[in-house]
Amino acid sequence: MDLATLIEIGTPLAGAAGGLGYAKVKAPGVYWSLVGLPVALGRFHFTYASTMDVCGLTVAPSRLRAFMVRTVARREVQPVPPKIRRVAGSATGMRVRLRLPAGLEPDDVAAASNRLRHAWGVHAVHVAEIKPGVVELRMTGYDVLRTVRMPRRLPSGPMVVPVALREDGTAFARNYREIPHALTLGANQSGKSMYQRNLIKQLAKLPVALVGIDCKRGVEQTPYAPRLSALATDPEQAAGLLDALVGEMEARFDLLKDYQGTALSTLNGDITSDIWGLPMRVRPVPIVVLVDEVAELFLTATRKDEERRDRMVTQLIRLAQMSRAVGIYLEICGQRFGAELGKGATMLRAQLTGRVVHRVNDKQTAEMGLGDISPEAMHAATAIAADRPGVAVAGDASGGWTHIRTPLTSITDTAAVCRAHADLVPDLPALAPFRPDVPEIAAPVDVVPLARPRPVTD
Ligand SMILES: Nc1ncnc2c1ncn2[C@@H]1O[C@H](COP(=O)(O)OP(=O)(O)OP(=O)(O)O)[C@@H](O)[C@H]1O
Repeated sequence: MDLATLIEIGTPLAGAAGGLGYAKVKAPGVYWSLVGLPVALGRFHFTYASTMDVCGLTVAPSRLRAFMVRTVARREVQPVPPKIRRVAGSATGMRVRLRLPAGLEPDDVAAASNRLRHAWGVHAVHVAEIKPGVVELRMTGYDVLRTVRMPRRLPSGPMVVPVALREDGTAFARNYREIPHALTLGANQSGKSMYQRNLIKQLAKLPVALVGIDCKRGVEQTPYAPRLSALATDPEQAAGLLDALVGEMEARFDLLKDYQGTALSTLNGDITSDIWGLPMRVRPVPIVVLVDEVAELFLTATRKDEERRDRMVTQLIRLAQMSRAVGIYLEICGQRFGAELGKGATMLRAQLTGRVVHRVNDKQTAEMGLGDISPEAMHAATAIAADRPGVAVAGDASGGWTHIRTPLTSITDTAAVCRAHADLVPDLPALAPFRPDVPEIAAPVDVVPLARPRPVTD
């Protein structure tokens, strides 16, 4: 750490007793760990019972308890706050697990979260239900989305890809087996490509096939060509690629049917209706299809274009409806996704369960992405500031939503990861005609000096 940073940290340290005002600190994580966390822990422990009481998070004691307190302990009977199960500090905040007494529910605690944040002087308090009767207060000491640093412990599993940071300091991951298809929306310069870049960077390391559809002539996805099994850079190619994907999906269903037949006739092996139940040796590799700017795919100028567009929408709808079982997942990105894109567009949108909406310019776009999730989520998406690219509202069909922000990742870094994992590109004959050309990396050229050096003694 350089001297300037130490001074930046040291100055507010000197006045720490005055409060946790560290909006101007360069390294908020370090400041929080050194000052914020001990102060907040102290405040929490000393004021817990009274804070919960004034925030309306206590219940009257049971009659037995009231009797014992009055007669045995000879104390005044106090209302009962939730029992503290665990308190843990972290580099971004503090976590407190509470056992709720009868009469309180997680929504009561969530409704009081703003009051709790002010009482304990933390940046935010988020409430997560761990199991019935147990909630976790996830407090962040500072705005963790200002400079995104992914937590050290990341969610993992087959087809689980950590892609951004949630506002409560935990990692936001795309879990393709839980939410197979997703839609990412956002205005110009809102951070959609950064989101896809982070996804590709993580997916590139997994044993999956990556398929790109980038009708902006491939400017976003061509750098990742070494790791792509297929790439379409105009609507004509995209139409062919979608047909090939539907063919691949049908072949995989045939494979599943054959395996079911064998399992039924030999009573040897489990009967399964999705590829994850197949033994490793016969299981086809999962395919993630990444569509950048879906509107480009649907643009039409002539009648022939319209026919092609209708066919592509039909193929995408078929994939969205059925391909989950055979391990083909869709990740669609665009500025808008409404009925104006043509017949079938809203039907396709309804199949894309995962929703990530970056800054949008109008309420209608927010509604396209989050309207069927919650009105608050829609409002949150329209309120994202223009100077915060990469911040988005992520929701899913369960009605839950949260603010997220992707880590700043360069195309160069992502392309390097793709090159390093080029050996993971699986053999998929159906997609072979769409395999992008991978440019050879030229060896560094020796620079020939224009002027011949001459000895000074000449
Ligand atoms: N998470 C982030 N943190 C910091 N800066 C970001 C983040 N995400 C995006 N940006 C910056 O915002 C700008 C726009 O990002 P990006 O290209 O991803 O937006 P976009 O929505 O794809 O834009 P367009 O639709 O115009 O292609 C870029 O300069 C990028 O560096």
